[in-house]
Amino acid sequence: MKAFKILRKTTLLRHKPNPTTIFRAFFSAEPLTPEPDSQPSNSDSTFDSSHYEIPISNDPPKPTWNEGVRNRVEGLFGDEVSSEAKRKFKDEEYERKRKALAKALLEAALNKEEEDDNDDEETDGGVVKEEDQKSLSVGIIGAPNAGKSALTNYMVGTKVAAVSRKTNTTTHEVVGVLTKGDTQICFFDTPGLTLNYAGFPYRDVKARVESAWSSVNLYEVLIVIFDVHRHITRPDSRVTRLIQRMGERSIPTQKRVLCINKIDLVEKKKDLLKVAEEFKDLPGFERHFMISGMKGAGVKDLTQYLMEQAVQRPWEEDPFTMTEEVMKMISLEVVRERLLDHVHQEIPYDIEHRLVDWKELRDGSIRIEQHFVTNKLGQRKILIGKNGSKIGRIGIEANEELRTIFKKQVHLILQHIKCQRCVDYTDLGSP
Ligand SMILES: Nc1nc2c(ncn2[C@@H]2O[C@H](COP(=O)(O)OP(=O)(O)OP(=O)(O)O)[C@@H](O)[C@H]2O)c(=O)[nH]1
Repeated sequence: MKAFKILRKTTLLRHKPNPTTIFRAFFSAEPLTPEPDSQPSNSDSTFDSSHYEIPISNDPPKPTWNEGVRNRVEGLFGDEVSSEAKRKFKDEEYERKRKALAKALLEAALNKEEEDDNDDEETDGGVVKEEDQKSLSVGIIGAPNAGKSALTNYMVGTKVAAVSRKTNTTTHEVVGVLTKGDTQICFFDTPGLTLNYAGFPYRDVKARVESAWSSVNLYEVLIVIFDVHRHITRPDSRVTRLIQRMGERSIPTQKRVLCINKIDLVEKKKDLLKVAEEFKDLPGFERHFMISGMKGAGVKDLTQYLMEQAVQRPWEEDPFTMTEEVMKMISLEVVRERLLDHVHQEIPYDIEHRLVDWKELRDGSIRIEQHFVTNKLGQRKILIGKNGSKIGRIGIEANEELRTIFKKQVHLILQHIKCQRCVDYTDLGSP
């Protein structure tokens, strides 16, 4: 308990968080008033969702990939699309956008089914007496890209950490809170961990790895997760050593489980059995779970197991409520996730990302304005894309996802802002 309290102090995300702290920690930025050099809203460097007729539907996404959902995708690019949208997203761009949205809607639809199952168990926090409350602290540990954030996101049900195709995107510990019935589980997502410090030239990475190791034993349950597809196709001896080290001996104060992740990527199921066989004799692991943290396969069993481990103890966090500050944070997370998805170079790490305006409008919709500040002309070009196609793509996908999460109409504006002091821009006199 004491250890858990110490641990909490090191985490960033809490209930009723101070927005300034969160935004600084996540994006080195805080809400600002728009800068005087802002681009006009009709420029290529701006995405404004009001330029696109994204159909409004009050119906929740359907539980399967059925005709209704397909119609929504079709509607987005059908006859009702404005001429500007058509111009921007024609040809190849149009096709890719259609597919990306279809995938997003499919995932939203599938996720909904899982949520529906659990609706009756969710709590508003006011009904469970303190003496009846149960709690559990869970750490998730694994190599970079193993899928720690995706699993945390799936279990907690909101965006708590940016998930991307890059490694080491989790630069801090993030807590996600899952409260169901009388039980609350707090998740701690450790940074990418390696057994070998060699190859990490930067001090901060080394410090991060050391901090991850030192916190490992503080959790009541430790999830050791690895990418089974990678293990089958390109095994990494460091990952094998991590699993073996964690499974060598059981410790009385902590239960450890092995999560064989990304099973959706493995075509031959007998390959999965071979991997399970490989690690089956490690005494430190109480259970093995085959999961897809992203798609959700096996996650229900894992969640059930965790619920059963909870101990009688008052909750540490208020149950999750969608406060405005949480919504603001989610809006930044969702846009950042899309940025990382679509800009595959090192660029996203150099781009400053700010929430500059948030308004709940009279019609119940939310207007969200965010700015990207780039240092170099090259970064600007990549971020914006041809005729604004890239920033538009990021914007449309983020807008759609935010609307699904908030269950409200969202008017998202993404704008590129040039860095005032940057030599690259000054020399070329570029916008
Ligand atoms: N197909 C598939 N992809 C997954 C799954 N879980 C995670 N991914 C993908 O794997 C990549 C890495 O996932 P993350 O959750 O960011 O991994 P992480 O372990 O938190 O990574 P670091 O932050 O670098 O430590 C992302 O592109 C995810 O979409 C899964 O179950 N199936």
